Amino acid sequence: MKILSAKQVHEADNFTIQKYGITSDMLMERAADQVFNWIHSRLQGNPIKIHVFCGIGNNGGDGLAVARMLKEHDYNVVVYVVNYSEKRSKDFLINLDRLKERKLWPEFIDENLHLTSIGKDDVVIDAIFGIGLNRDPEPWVVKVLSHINASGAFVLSVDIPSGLFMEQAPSSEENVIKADVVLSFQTPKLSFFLPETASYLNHWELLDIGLDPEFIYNAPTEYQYIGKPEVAALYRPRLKFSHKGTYGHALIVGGSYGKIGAVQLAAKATLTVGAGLVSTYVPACGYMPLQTALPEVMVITDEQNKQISAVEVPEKVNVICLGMGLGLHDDTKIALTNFLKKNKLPLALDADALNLLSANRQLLKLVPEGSVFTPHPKEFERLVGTWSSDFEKLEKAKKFSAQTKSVLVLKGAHTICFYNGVGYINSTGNPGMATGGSGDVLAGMVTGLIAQGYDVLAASVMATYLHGLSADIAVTTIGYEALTASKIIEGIGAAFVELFKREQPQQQGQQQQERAEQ
Ligand SMILES: NC(=O)C1=CN([C@@H]2O[C@H](COP(=O)(O)OP(=O)(O)OC[C@H]3O[C@@H](n4cnc5c(N)ncnc54)[C@H](O)[C@@H]3O)[C@@H](O)[C@H]2O)[C@H](O)CC1
Ligand SMILES: [K+]
Repeated sequence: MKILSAKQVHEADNFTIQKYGITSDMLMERAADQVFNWIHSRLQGNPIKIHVFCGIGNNGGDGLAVARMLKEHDYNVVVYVVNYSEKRSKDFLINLDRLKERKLWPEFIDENLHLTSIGKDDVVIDAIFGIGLNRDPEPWVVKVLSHINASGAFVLSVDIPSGLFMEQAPSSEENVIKADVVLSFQTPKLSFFLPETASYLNHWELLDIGLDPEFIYNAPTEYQYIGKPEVAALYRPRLKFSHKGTYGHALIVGGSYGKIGAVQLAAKATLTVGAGLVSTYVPACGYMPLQTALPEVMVITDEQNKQISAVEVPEKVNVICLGMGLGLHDDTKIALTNFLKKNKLPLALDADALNLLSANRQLLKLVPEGSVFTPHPKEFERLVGTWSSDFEKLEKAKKFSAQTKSVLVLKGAHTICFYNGVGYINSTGNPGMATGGSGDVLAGMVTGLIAQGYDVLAASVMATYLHGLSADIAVTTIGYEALTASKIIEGIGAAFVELFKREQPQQQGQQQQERAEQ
C-alpha cells in the first residue's frame, strides 16, 4: 500500500472530485460518515460525553460533520472550535452552517482560553489539525492540546493526531495530541511508523473514503506499507520437476568461539525458507556443534580454532551471508579483506561484518552492487554516523542504499527495506522479537530467498514480512516473553501457509448471513 505525501493526498482529492463529478464537501461528508459509523458501532448510543475539538481547516470540517451526525443520533456532544486562524476553509464553513442549522452551537476557543473540564471517562474527538499542519502550533493552542492530553479521556484523532507532521518530527512533545486511536483516511501516514512519532498514537485504522485507485496506483511514492497482498504477489511457486539444485546453494560465513549458535540459527533459517543447499564456513570449534545440530547443513572449517582467518567458497554457491557471531579479531578482518577483493557473488551482510566494514570503510567499496545490508540501528549508526531525528535517519538510509546500490534492511519495530529511492515499511512483528538471535534468523531468511532466485529486494521484503509474521503467529500461543529466535524459525512454515490462507467458506457464509440480517 502506498504512503502518500500531504501534497499527493490533496492531488488525489482534486483528481477524485473531477473524475467522479463530486464536490469537496461530499468527500468530507464521506470521510465524516466513516468516522461516525466507527464510533456509533462501538458506542451504540451510550450517553457518554463526547467533546469534539475542531480546527478551522478541513480536519476541523470533518470534526464538525461528525459532531452533526452524532447529534442527529442523540449523542451527548459538545463542540469547540479552536480558532487559530481567520482563514477558515470553505468546507469548514459549510459544515459550521449545517451544525448551527441543527441548533448545535460550538464554543469558540481563542487566546483568552476558557477551557471546559474534560472528565477521564469522556471521549474526545480530535479534529484540530490534519495533514495541513505546516508549522508548530502557537503556545495557546499547545495549551489546548495539553488540556486534552492531561484529561485522561479516550482520544480519537481524525486522520492524524493534531500537531503531528506527516514527514517531520515535532519540535516538542507537548505540541502533539496523544491519541488512543487514529482513524486515518485512505492511506497511512509515514509518521505512524517511526519510533519518535509513532509514540503519539496507540493504534491506527484506515478508512476508505473512495479516493481514485487509479490515481493512487500511478502516484510515484517514496514509501510503501508492505502487507499480505504485496508479499503474496512476490511468491515464486516451487516447480513440480525441480530438484535441490533449482533452489540454489547458500554459504553462511560466521561464528567465533562461543558464538557458533549464531551461524546455526542463520543456516537453519536459510534452509527453512527453502534454499536447496546450505553450507557454513566456521572456525574449527564450530564443526561438532553444527554437524550435530543441523544434519542437512554442510560444514567447512577454518584452520584456526576460535575465529576464521580465511573464507573458502564451495563450488556453485550463488549467495553468501556473512557476519553473525564473526567477532572482530585481526585474523577475521584479514579474512574479510581478502575475501572481498576477489568475491563477485551477492552478499547478505550482518552483525560483525557490518562492524568490520564500519571500522575499515575502504572495504565498503568492495561490496558488490545488489547486496543486502541488515543493520540494527546501532550498527547503522556505526556505518553512517548519528542522526538528529528519525526522518534524518531515513534520508541517511536512502543515501546509503543509493551509494552502495544495495538493499538496506534497517531493522526496528517497523523494519524498512530501502532500494532505488523507495522505503518498504514492514507491517508484521512484535516486541517478543527483541531477543538474541532474531537478527541472525532474518539474515538467514534473506539469504535463503536470494539463493532460490528471488531478486535482492523481493528477498529482503519477503523475508522481513515472514520473519515478523512467524513471530506474530507464535505469540498467539506462547506470549511475547517466551519467543526465541529458534521459535521464529519453527514458525516460518506456518507463516508461508498464512500468506495464502483465504477466509473459511463457513465464515464467509456467516458474514453474508450477518449482513443480510442487518
Ligand atoms: N483525502 C483526504 O484524506 C481528505 C481529507 N480531509 C481532511 O482534510 C484534512 C486536511 O485539511 P487542510 O485544510 O488541508 O488542513 P488542516 O485541517 O490540517 O488545516 C490546517 C490549516 O491551518 C493552517 N495551519 C497549518 N499549521 C498551522 C499552525 N501551526 N497554526 C495555525 N494554522 C496552521 C494551514 O494553512 C491550513 O489552512 C485532512 O487531514 C482530513 O482530515 C477531507 O475532509 C476529505 C478528504
Ligand atoms: K486531527
